Amino acid sequence: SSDCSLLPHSEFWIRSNRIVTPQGVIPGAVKIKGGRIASVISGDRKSSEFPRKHVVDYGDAVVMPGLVDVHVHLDEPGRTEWEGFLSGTKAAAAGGVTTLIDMPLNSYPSTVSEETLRDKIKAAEGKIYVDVGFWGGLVPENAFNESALKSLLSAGALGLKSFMCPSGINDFPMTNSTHIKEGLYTLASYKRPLLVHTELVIESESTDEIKNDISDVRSYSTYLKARPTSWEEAAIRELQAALDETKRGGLAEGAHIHIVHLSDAGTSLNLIKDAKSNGASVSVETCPHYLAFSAEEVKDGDTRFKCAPPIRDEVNRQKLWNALLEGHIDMLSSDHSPSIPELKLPEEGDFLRAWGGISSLQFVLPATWSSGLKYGITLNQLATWWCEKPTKLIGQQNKGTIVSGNHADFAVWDPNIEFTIDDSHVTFHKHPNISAYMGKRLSGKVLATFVRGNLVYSGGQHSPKACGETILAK
Ligand SMILES: NC(=O)N[C@H]1NC(=O)NC1=O
Ligand SMILES: [Zn+2]
Ligand SMILES: [Zn+2]
Repeated sequence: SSDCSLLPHSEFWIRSNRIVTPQGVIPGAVKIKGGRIASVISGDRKSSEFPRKHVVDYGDAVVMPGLVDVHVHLDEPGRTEWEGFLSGTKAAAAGGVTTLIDMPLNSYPSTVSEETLRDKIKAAEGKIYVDVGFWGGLVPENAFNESALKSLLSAGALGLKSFMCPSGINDFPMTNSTHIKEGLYTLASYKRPLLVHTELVIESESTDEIKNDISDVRSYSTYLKARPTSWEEAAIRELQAALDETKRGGLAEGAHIHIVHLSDAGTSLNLIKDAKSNGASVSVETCPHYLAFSAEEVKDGDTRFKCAPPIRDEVNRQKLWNALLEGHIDMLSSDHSPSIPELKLPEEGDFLRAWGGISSLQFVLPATWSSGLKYGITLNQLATWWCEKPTKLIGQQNKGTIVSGNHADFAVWDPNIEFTIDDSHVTFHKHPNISAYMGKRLSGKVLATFVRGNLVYSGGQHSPKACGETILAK
């Protein structure tokens, strides 16, 4: 329906001097027909060479593949006061994100069965401005129930996600390595990934110390001590062992592990590098908040910055950037993990008890760009981390690059426009005041977003109707 788009045409051209294609950034035009890219032509053509009413000329603005965010908590059904499909996908569209994959936890119920996946799909109906896929959950309750896992995957879950530490949500319990091995066997036969939150709780002197001394709960260094890098390290070692064991049995050929939100650029990263160079099927993401912020800048009591694993020191932040630039970290994701403001305990500022999670969905493109400028990142690198690699992870063929035949999903943005995220900034996700990005000055403004040829966002407005589609694995 025409209400799906702010443009009246279904066949038209987009022109720009900076189109990000796999062959590089080119001046040219993209022809869109029936929601797909019909052709990409390079060359410095003027708008006047096209029938005027059918060309949208973005001049020097960047036309990039729409971002594919593989790690988002939209919290619907069950916790729409935290976020929800409507506000969450409006924010995604306003941020140039054209595809997002919803996590199985923080909604109620969690997505851990065929039935709960169907609830999700139903809840999303008519409320999504961008395309939305779903990860299922691997939890102790379903890990040994092969037929339950199979029906969850057959119903379209793109893969499974599990936690090696408490998730913060009681109805999404953690898995041990036996559960993980069981999950890997089933996933391997579907050729779908297991996503893992890699922190393993190690009771140590420092945790005892913190338990005995809770006077300093407002200090960020207390939180850092409570969740040391050794937790990430231990989890990755255990995961590696589980993967090796399934491989030895020959039962999980084709199993793939994706490590979510790596924060430690030290030993944990080295373990991943080693595993990769030994041929393990492993990928890893980090998030803009680990690249944009460092522990040193977190003020006492400012729990907006609390997330797990924690944002670590400035040296670590720079090492994460290097790992990304060198290709050791494969991709980026938001880990948009909102809550109601009260759970952030803004009055107490208690880092140990506050909700762990950072809201960022609308800001990931400018956040990555602004922070990456000092490292000389290119538009093609952005497209690799935010579009191409995530599309591979979710097993989709028709997204992630500006190539004929693919979905016409684009983020149109101006890298030079600066803005401050403050009360006057229009933020579409709920509770923007608890985002760590509040007050931050960023460059890179999203001007327009297309999803399958529909102009779903332009200049602050959304299309009248929410016409995003659900993405189900086949
Ligand atoms: N439950 C949940 O969303 N937890 C997320 N929040 C966070 O900061 N890290 C997570 O894994
Ligand atoms: Zn996590
Ligand atoms: Zn998460």
